[in-house]
Amino acid sequence: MSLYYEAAALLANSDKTGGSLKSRIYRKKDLKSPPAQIVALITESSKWSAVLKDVIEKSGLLAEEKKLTPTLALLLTHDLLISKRGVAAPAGHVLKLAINRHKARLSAELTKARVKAGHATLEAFREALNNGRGAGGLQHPRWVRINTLKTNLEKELSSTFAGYEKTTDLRQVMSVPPPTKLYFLDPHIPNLLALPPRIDLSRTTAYTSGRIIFQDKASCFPAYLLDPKPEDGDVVDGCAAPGNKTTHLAAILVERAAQEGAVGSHLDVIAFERDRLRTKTLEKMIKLASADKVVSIKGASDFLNANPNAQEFENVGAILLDPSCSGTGIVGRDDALTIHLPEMNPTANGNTKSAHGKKRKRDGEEKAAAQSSVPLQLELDDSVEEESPAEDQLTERLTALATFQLRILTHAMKFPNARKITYSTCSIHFEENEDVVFQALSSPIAKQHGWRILQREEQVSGMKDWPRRGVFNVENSDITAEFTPDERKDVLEACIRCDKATEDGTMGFFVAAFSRDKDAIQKPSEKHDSVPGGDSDEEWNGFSDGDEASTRSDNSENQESEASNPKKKNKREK
Ligand SMILES: C[S@@+](CC[C@H](N)C(=O)[O-])C[C@H]1O[C@@H](n2cnc3c(N)ncnc32)[C@H](O)[C@@H]1O
Repeated sequence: MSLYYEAAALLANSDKTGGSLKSRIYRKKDLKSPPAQIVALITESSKWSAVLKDVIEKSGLLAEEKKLTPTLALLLTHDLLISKRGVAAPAGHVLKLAINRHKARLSAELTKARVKAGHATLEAFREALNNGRGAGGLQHPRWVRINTLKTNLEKELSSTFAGYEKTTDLRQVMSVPPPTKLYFLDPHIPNLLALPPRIDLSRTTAYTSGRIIFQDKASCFPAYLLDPKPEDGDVVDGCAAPGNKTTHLAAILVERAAQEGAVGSHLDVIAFERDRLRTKTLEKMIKLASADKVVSIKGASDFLNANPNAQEFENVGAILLDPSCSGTGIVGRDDALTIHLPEMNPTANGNTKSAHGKKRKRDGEEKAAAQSSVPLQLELDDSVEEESPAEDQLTERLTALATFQLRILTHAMKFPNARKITYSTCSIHFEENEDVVFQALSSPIAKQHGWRILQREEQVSGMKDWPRRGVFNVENSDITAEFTPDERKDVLEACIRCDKATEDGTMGFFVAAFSRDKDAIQKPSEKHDSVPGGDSDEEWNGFSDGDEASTRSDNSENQESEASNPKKKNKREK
């Protein structure tokens, strides 16, 4: 099988295997082509795909070459016209012959596209694509967290980042052309650097050995805001994979123990991950970051099934919750790929129906081709932590997600000795963010267990200083009556937001912390010693009109329904 067939099969994911593109490639043991060559072919082709889609469609290539699928056409055209080494196949190879037959036409179409885009040479076109800029001429920076479990900032600045110049202006990092070596030391989160986006660190030993971790600034907020200390007891990460926040929690705890002279004291981060495949990634990341001495993984385990009153959790003092969300805060990243595939039957040239009007069958790619106007979205690395947005059914999905998020948050509030919780999402929606916070605070569980919001002035420095705070959407909340205007203002001031595509260089993100005072903690005699489902708390599923607040056993946010949260249903009908 040639490089092109292998790359196309991986893109089609015909094995239906999960995980990022890189993990699928490196896991596949029967590949004939070097994995690095496949990764390079796919990532480079993806950069050019919006241009080449048009070139291929206008050339009529797919109508004439029945051996070519849209994916093969894209990969081959890339190597034929863009790659300096040309098509990587022997002269008589069927694919090489097929693509070479169209070289003149394809080259002419590429020239037209280049001239139309205003570039004098192919090199200039290449450079412009490599430097793709976002709104306002600013690009999203590459955020790098120094993993203090393995190294420290000084060591990395003098090794991995030797030769990099320091700047105190984040905008500079976001606007310099590559390969400018510049770093910005973040003022809000310790041990965090921003670098120009196109600097490729993925092959450095620092990255491959886990000394540095690619983690967006906003994604560092939850662990830092939780501020775990050895004296808090065990820390739970309820939704852990791929583990960026888990390793951050572990790093903060170990650092704190060292500062307090508590080296050698028992530290435990208990990481739950419901998904079996993502558990594998989590295990890998924890090991790579050397967090395995501190983190114990509850793999393929649903946090909602953890009995808060079980003995193994009696020492849990802090909980980080970063549940599945709509992912609407995610920005285009170096570690995510968008591939525009040419259409089989573009209406423009009218000649792309099969010569004999027959339905063409190409390696099961018909479906992909039929939908090829929708770009293919792929995660390149396992370090990608969030889930893809599902724009099409957003309203329904938001309702289901918010119900699940409220449920998981109120579940965390039942851990008898917990005193701190952070709740975060990479969503920009009020429904998944402030509204969940307001509902959680108003829940019987929060009231019964004495939970309150962690006020802005109580937050760790950095988080207290962060200017973007919660927003309120009257249209989308029924909560107004529950809070006085002052209370509402305080809660919003306590909520932290990050906006995407701003000069902050963050993705869209939300985090809030909850706290409760020592005297609000239940004494052992007051504890319920039941399993989940046997506790009166368990019936709470958010505000309801008094009916159908059912106890579910599936624990899946996708299966949460309006029936279990009539408030949301009513809201939509307004
Ligand atoms: C947004 S991601 C977490 C990202 C992670 N905190 C990080 O920073 O790397 C949400 C994860 O929670 C997992 N998850 C969702 N619901 C869960 C549950 N009830 N129990 C345990 N894990 C859950 C999902 O499978 C997914 O891996």
